[in-house]
Amino acid sequence: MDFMKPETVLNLGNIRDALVRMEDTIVFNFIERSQFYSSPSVYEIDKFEIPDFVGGSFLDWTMLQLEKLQSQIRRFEAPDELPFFPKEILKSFLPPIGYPNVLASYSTEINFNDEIKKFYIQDIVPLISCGEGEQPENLGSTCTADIECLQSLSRRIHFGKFVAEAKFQSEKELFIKLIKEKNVKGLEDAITNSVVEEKILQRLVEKGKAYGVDPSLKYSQNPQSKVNPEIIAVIYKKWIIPLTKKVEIDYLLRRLECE
Ligand SMILES: O=C(O)C(=O)C[C@]1(C(=O)O)C=C[C@@H](O)C=C1
Repeated sequence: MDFMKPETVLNLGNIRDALVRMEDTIVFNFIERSQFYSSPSVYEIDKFEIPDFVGGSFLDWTMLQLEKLQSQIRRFEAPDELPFFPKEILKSFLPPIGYPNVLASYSTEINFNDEIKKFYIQDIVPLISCGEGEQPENLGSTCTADIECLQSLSRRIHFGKFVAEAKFQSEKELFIKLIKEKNVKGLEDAITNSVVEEKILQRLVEKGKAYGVDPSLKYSQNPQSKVNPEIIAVIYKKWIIPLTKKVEIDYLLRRLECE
């Protein structure tokens, strides 16, 4: 899909292809993170004395520095990128790109990054790290791997806005009715496609098996997956897909503000 060409962005087939492609990024990022221990000191608030920074973790500080840099090279101008620190990002010295608007004007206000960070630290890190405990020499590498995971999760989950807009456009009458009724359950049913979800989960197990092993050992007796493929599917089933749907529903509930 090409964000300069709105007609390619709101095509549900293109959106789903992009979501499939993002699975690869997420699986590889989990595999990268799985080299390291859980490293709780990365996430502990005020664990380190950081100049001019209180009330956050080492991960928060690193993410903030990175977002300040990335905002200056226009990362967050892209309609599919959303910062974890929206109030602190900087203006770019580069000329604005001027992407055409395909989403409703309030779309950047729908930001689940705090929630994503919370479930990532609480639930995902224990599932994908190679063991429990600290590894002080790898503090920076662990945190860098975390940021890659978080940014890819954020992009995937907030892609729900494009899915929602595409679905709204293709079945306006139904969605306008449900939105007017504030019918959250009806909206959830309307956006759910269980066949697509099931396919995603099956594909993830295959991807986890294929990407997580040394290919030269693939046909030997006991290739070790770096991240348990079933766990990747569980993470999608329990957190990634439900949060994507939450983004879709929140986006749709406000959609008539712009009609
Ligand atoms: O592909 C869709 O139609 C989506 O809404 C995306 C998604 C997902 O998160 O992958 C979410 C809800 C649907 O049940 C199926 C898949």
